[in-house]
Amino acid sequence: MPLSLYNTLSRRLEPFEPLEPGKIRMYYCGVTVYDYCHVGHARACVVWDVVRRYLVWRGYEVRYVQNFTDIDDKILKRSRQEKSTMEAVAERYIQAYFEDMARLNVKEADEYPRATHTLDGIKRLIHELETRGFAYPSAGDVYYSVKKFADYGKLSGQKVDERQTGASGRVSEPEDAQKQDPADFALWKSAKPGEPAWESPWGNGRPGWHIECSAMVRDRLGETIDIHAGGNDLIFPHHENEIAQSEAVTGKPLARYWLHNGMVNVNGEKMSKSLGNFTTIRQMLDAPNAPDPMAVRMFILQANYRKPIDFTDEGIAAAQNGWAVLQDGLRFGGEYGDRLGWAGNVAPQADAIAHFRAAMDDDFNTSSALAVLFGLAKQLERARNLLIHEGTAGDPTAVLESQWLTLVDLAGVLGLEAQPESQERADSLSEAAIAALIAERTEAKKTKNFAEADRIRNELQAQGIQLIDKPGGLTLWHRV
Ligand SMILES: Nc1ncnc2c1ncn2[C@@H]1O[C@H](COP(=O)(O)OP(=O)(O)OP(=O)(O)O)[C@@H](O)[C@H]1O
Ligand SMILES: [Zn+2]
Repeated sequence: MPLSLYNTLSRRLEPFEPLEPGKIRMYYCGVTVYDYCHVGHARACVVWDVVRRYLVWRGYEVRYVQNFTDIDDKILKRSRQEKSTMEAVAERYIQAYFEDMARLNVKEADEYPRATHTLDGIKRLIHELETRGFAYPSAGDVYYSVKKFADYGKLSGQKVDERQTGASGRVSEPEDAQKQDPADFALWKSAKPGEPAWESPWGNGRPGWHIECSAMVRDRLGETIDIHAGGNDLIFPHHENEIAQSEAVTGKPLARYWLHNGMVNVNGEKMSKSLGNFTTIRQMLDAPNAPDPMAVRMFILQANYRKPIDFTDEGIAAAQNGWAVLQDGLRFGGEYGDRLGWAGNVAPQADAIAHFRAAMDDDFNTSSALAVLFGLAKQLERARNLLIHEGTAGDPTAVLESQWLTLVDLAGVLGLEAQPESQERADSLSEAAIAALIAERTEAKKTKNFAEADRIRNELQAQGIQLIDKPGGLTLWHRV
């Protein structure tokens, strides 16, 4: 069975075939660096990280490039507010990006081009567009003439006259007067006094946003790439404009597969820096009762990557519970492997691998892939309970070893890794505290105060302690 992907360009599922057998060139439109990354960015970065990890696991050699937009009106505005420079603002948030994504276990890209490092490529591309009649200079700016590109709208399905000028929020009003057509967009903008500027044949200025990605893709990956990824908020106009710029020059498709992640919404609206309705990754992970970063990955991967998800505390809490189950499964080998005499020479679980692969081959169905992981973790959980309560694991030890190894391997494809338990136990309930609460509960039951007994059971449950009532009034417990 081939891997099939939903291609925004064709609006259908397509079997995936890279241009060059065994090799994949992939580009993801990264962040504009004027603030900390929010949960929406976490989603986009985790989704494409998983896609990349899966493609590598499936045997492809993947070259993954992600840009930083470090020239932009919004960065400039922030630097003015801070009486700083565009460069300093960008540098700070690029650094923060790396810190936040490392916490979420997002693998680093092979390359991180920046607009400020791509000026030669950008100017070359604008020059070629001009030579071919797709671009025109106007009072120090250069614009792309949308009407000249017959295929304009093929990705988004939007026709030129439906286009709303300024839909990206990046085209300012005064520019309109300089355009031949309101649908045209800026490739180069002249600098106003005091603004950062680069020399060019059209005068001192800075590149527009869309042209940087066309230039970076061409410089780093070539004229046609396999996968171009980004959030679906970028389909129009950003990706439409990238196609118009690149394909007008090369005459070749810019990307064979256009993949788009759905948005993280807040009350039905896109979480976004410019709307100000965002929770940063660090606010979320540093809050009291913060979720485990792996639970945040689970929150993201439980949804279909193309659908919107609402960011709610309940959603994160549910993911935290799910993660607790997987985490226990992932820790099983460290806790019991020696005791069970594991020798490290078992074959993985072929069935589980086949199911996982079928799920991921179906347009990266990560929620079905997680179900395979839960299946394995549940079996290990059963074995753990038997070990705790009966002193024997039930299944043959080689089966458990194989389940555990498979679980660790497949979880790794989703970027889910468990820390050793010792790091966490420090701040969880001590055994003495648990024993004291169980004694209180036993007392409450004796006096028929069942409400109090239930309250204690729930309190322990909330702290990850499961009680098991045995005949004769004995209560056992284990951590879930
Ligand atoms: N809420 C979101 N959910 C999922 N992906 C998002 C979300 N917001 C942005 N992205 C994706 O993250 C990447 C970087 O986006 P960008 O830096 O433009 O963030 P932004 O919050 O939309 O900023 P701005 O509001 O300034 O446009 C893009 O691929 C974009 O599609
Ligand atoms: Zn882009």
